[in-house]
Amino acid sequence: MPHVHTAELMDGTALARRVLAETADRAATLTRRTGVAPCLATVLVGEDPASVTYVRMKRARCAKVGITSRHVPLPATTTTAQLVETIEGLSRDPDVHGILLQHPAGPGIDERAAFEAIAPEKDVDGVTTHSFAAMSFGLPGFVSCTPGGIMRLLDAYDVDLAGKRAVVVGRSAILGRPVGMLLLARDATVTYCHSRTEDLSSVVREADVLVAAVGRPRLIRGQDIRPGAVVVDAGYNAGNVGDIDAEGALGRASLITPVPGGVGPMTIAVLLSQTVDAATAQLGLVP
Ligand SMILES: Nc1nc2c(c(=O)[nH]1)N[C@@H](CN(C=O)c1ccc(C(=O)N[C@@H](CCC(=O)O)C(=O)O)cc1)CN2
Repeated sequence: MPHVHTAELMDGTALARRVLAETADRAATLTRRTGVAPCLATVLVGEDPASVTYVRMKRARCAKVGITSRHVPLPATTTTAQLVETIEGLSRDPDVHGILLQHPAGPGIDERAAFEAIAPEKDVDGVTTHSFAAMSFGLPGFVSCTPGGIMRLLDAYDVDLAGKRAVVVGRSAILGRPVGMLLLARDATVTYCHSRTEDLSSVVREADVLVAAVGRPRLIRGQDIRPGAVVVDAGYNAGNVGDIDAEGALGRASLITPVPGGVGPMTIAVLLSQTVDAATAQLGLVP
C-alpha cells in the first residue's frame, strides 16, 4: 500500500491551556503580594457579532485566570475623537493595567489613531507603533497576540527558523506585518505577499514556513504547499474555516495548525499572559 503522509498537528488548544495555567499562577501570586488583581480594559465599538463573541471569550478567560476585566462598550456612532479620548482615559487610569481595542473598530474610525492612544506600558495587545518597533528589532516588549501565539507554537514544536524561507500571506497591522517582523528577528528570510502580489502560488511554493493571514477561506491550495513545509493557518473566517485548504495541505506539510484549535486559542492566552506582565511591572514587582 502506498504510504500516505499526514502532517503533525500543532495543538494550540493544549499549549494555550498550559500558558493560561501559568498565567493564573502568576496572577494569583501578584494579587496575594499586592492586594491588587491585574485588570484588562476591553473596548468594543459597535456590535459586530464576531467581535462581540471574541470579546466575550477574552473576558470569560480573564475571569478564569484571576484577571479583572473592565468592559467599555461604545455605540457604532462613536467618532475617532471620542474613542481616542476614552482610550486616553484608560491609559491614565492606574486601576487599569492593560487595554484591548477590539479590531475592526468599525467604518469611519481611524483605528491607527485609536491604537496609538494606548499607553505603551498598557499595550498588552501589541498594536502600537512602539510595540511594533520592539518586535521589529527583537527587543523586549509586548507582541501582537496572534503573532506572539504563532511564535510560541513554532517554538513548542522546535521549528528552526534561522535561514528558512518564510512566506507571510497578508500584511495587516495586527497580524501579517508583525508576524513577519518576529520571523525576521529570528533570522528567517521573509517574503510578504498581499493583494498586489503577482503569481501568489509560485511564491507560496517556495515557503519552508508558510503563514496565511488574510481572512479568505481556502485561499491557499494544498497543491501549492511545499512538501515538508511548516504551515500556520491564521485566517479567521466565518464557520471556522482557515485560509488554507487543510485537506490538501495535510498530505504535504510536516506540521500544520488546525482551524479551530491552532492559532486562535493562543491569541487569547498571549493577551492574558501579557496583561499579567503589564500589571506586574506597573505594580512595581519584578516579573
Ligand atoms: N484587538 C484585536 N482584535 C482582533 C484580534 C486581536 O488579536 N486583537 N484577533 C482577531 C480575532 N480574535 C481575537 O480578537 C480571535 C479569533 C479567534 C479566536 C479563537 O480562539 N478561535 C477558536 C474558535 C472559536 C470558536 O469556536 O468560535 C479557534 O481558532 O480554535 C480567538 C481570538 C480579530 N480581532
